[in-house]
Amino acid sequence: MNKIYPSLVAIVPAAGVGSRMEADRPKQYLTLDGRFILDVTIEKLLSCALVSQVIVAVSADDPYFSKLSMANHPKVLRVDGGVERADSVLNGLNKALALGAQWALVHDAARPCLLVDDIERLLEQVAADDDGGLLAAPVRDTMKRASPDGFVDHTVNREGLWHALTPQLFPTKSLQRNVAAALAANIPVTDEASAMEWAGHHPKLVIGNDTNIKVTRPADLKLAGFYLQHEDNLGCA
Ligand SMILES: Nc1ccn([C@@H]2O[C@H](COP(=O)(O)OP(=O)(O)OP(=O)(O)O)[C@@H](O)[C@H]2O)c(=O)n1
Ligand SMILES: C[C@](O)(CO)[C@H](O)COP(=O)(O)O
Repeated sequence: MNKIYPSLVAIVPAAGVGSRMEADRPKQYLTLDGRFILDVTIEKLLSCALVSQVIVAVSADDPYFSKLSMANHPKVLRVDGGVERADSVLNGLNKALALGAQWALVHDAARPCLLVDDIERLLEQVAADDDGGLLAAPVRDTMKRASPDGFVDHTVNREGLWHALTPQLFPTKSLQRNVAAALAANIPVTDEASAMEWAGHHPKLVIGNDTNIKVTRPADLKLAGFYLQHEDNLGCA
């Protein structure tokens, strides 16, 4: 039993339709080197010894989940997804609370290139801080704010700007309470940290590898495949 994270579960929102991917199925069920993306992601999370269960939120009518090689893994549990990502995460959090999990590690199904080193860095650097934390990567490009007609309105100061990645790590009870309250207040919650920030917390930013991309658009699939094939010598956070 780990003293810092005595009970840690992973929650994988995997109930999206992947519309930006323009594929014939939800992107979490596309394959990389012959393996479903969702299988790869679940396996990455289970390779962290501290993760006791992986709660996967999939659409209630998802016809693909049962085809996963990880579908019947003893540590994998299925819950129904929701309309938005935050709804899916909240269903996972409710299950995590029912299991008595004190900590929740929320990770997008669509991020199969996650490195175990990054999970361990997040766990070490958050070190059970109640404000939690998230993997993130500093912005490296000049950032522009667009005008409604598609021209540059102004340049945004990129000092201190980070890309939020996943996993994001928070105390289960606090995260469940704040996600539920934010949704009830119609606050846009596109990641777990934004619900915690809304409640006044200041999650820790933990640097993560740029290779931890979210497969979102068609070109991302080949890139994810490249990263997975070379991950033994690509991790360089
Ligand atoms: N109602 C939803 C919407 C999204 N997700 C999950 O949240 C993650 C990140 O969301 P995103 O990349 O936006 O996935 P989709 O919503 O499927 O993509 P799109 O916006 O292109 O439709 C994905 O693993 C997706 O499966 C979810 O569990 N439930
Ligand atoms: C959670 C996330 O991956 C952090 O960057 C992102 O917010 C997901 O957004 P999406 O629009 O649901 O892809």
